[in-house]
Amino acid sequence: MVDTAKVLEVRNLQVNLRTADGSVPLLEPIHFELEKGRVFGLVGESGSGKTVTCNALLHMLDQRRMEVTGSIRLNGRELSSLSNEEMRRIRGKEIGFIMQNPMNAFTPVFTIGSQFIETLRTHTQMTKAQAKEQAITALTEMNLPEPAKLMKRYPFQLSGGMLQRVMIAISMCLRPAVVIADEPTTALDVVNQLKVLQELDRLRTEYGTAILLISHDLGVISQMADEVAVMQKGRIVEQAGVHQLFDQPQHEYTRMLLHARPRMSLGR
Ligand SMILES: Nc1ncnc2c1ncn2[C@@H]1O[C@H](COP(=O)(O)OP(=O)(O)OP(=O)(O)O)[C@@H](O)[C@H]1O
Repeated sequence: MVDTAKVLEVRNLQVNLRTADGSVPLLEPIHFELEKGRVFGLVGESGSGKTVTCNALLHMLDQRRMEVTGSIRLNGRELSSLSNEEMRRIRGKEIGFIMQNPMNAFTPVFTIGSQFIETLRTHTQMTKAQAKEQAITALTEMNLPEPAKLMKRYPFQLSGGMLQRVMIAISMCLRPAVVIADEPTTALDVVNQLKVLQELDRLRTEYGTAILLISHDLGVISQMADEVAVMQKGRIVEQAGVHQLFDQPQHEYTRMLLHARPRMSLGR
């Protein structure tokens, strides 16, 4: 049976952009919860605030330009007041992430292998040899060809989709309580989309990871998510269990999104 403990509780999360003419709201106060072993889907048109939400949760917004307020509790621990250094220890190990622009998550001047091994060693007691072995195993599981060679490559030598799969492989090794996946399949072909979704599902079922899944693909959301929130202009306009949301959408914007979905996407 799934333990439905709350892993991440987000309350009144709000983001304002500071401009010369004053403050512009990018995210109105939003609230949601992630539960152990469950997938929470976030949908909405481009520019609705999904990526800003992820980056606010991860403390990855530019603090000089963005003001973030509200409460983010990870297993009961308040994250919003943590220093950047403290958050660095939490990112990766306790909250894994797969970015929409994965190039930003890697340092360009170090190889994939050295960054993978360094990440594992920062968060665990592994020796270098153990970390290398784990990294190669995880890359193999992610369907990445010639993992040993891939470890010697630099981020710019990999496609966005490959880098996303490297990020999932890191999460497979560190088994964080929460994984934030921002459009994890957008850059992938159909075969690798399926592989990535299967691996995310494995994180959830095998390790009880709670997943925040952002996708514009309602087929992916309907297959993966337990609960779904619909965002429009920086607000959550509707939130419901996946079946209810797809079968009985309440908000006009949700109905419009469902109506607009391409017939080719995986239907329910
Ligand atoms: N660094 C930034 N500086 C200024 N405005 C920003 C910045 N990042 C995002 N925004 C603005 O915040 C709003 C929400 O953007 P966000 O990237 O979160 O949308 P999204 O829902 O993730 O869209 P997409 O599906 O295209 O990624 C947009 O109006 C965007 O222009």
